[in-house]
Amino acid sequence: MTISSFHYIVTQPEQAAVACSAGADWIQLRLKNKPYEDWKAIAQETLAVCQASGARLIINDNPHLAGEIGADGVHLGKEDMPLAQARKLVGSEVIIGGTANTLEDIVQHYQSGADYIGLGPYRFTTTKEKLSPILGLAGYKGIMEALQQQGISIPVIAIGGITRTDVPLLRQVGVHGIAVSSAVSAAADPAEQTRLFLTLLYESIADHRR
Ligand SMILES: Cc1ncc(COP(=O)(O)OP(=O)(O)O)c(N)n1
Ligand SMILES: Cc1ncsc1CCOP(=O)(O)O
Ligand SMILES: [Mg+2]
Repeated sequence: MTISSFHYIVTQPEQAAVACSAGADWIQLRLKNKPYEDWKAIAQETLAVCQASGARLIINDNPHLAGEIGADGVHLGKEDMPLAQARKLVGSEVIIGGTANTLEDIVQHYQSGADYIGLGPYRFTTTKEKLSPILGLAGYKGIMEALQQQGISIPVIAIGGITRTDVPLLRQVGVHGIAVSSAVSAAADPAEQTRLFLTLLYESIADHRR
């Protein structure tokens, strides 16, 4: 399966609708502290939005919910179900992403059958509490080089305070793509921001192949 280079993290189906209409093809629903039934209703609505435009929906934190509503995948961090256990639960067809802050985290997720890695944080952000140590560009560069040396090939998605100006440099050090929340959700025109991110990513991917 192809992992998108642009992951947009939302809390509401309306945000997904705007981004999908602007061309986004990968939405992650990230909700905290919601009763399961409320979470499920929002997830189902978001899934309908995604399916209407052919976008994938990834559910943050909860493999049971992803399986129950038939989402495309689940994203798991250190405080969520271990990736190998989630793989047994959801099967081989459901996409699983794993959070990493170090090379060791990536190797472990890779060996447990992750489909992609969310590596971060790139810089400080208020979107997430209890951030792991900030990696900065140098952190990504070192980890991407080490992965290449070890012959490990897995799509790495950079996350944490990412803005448009970061995209070319992150692509240059070898990340597959980026995940953003506030850069789009807090923008005056989220649809336009989405289009600008997508254009930048497509340009940098074309440059990479040249
Ligand atoms: C693409 C992507 N990468 C990392 C994360 C962070 O997941 P996690 O560490 O479980 O933290 P929360 O998002 O659950 O607060 C992510 N969601 N997506
Ligand atoms: C979920 C998550 N994990 C590490 S940073 C982060 C938040 C990303 O959101 P933003 O793009 O607004 O910084
Ligand atoms: Mg989590």
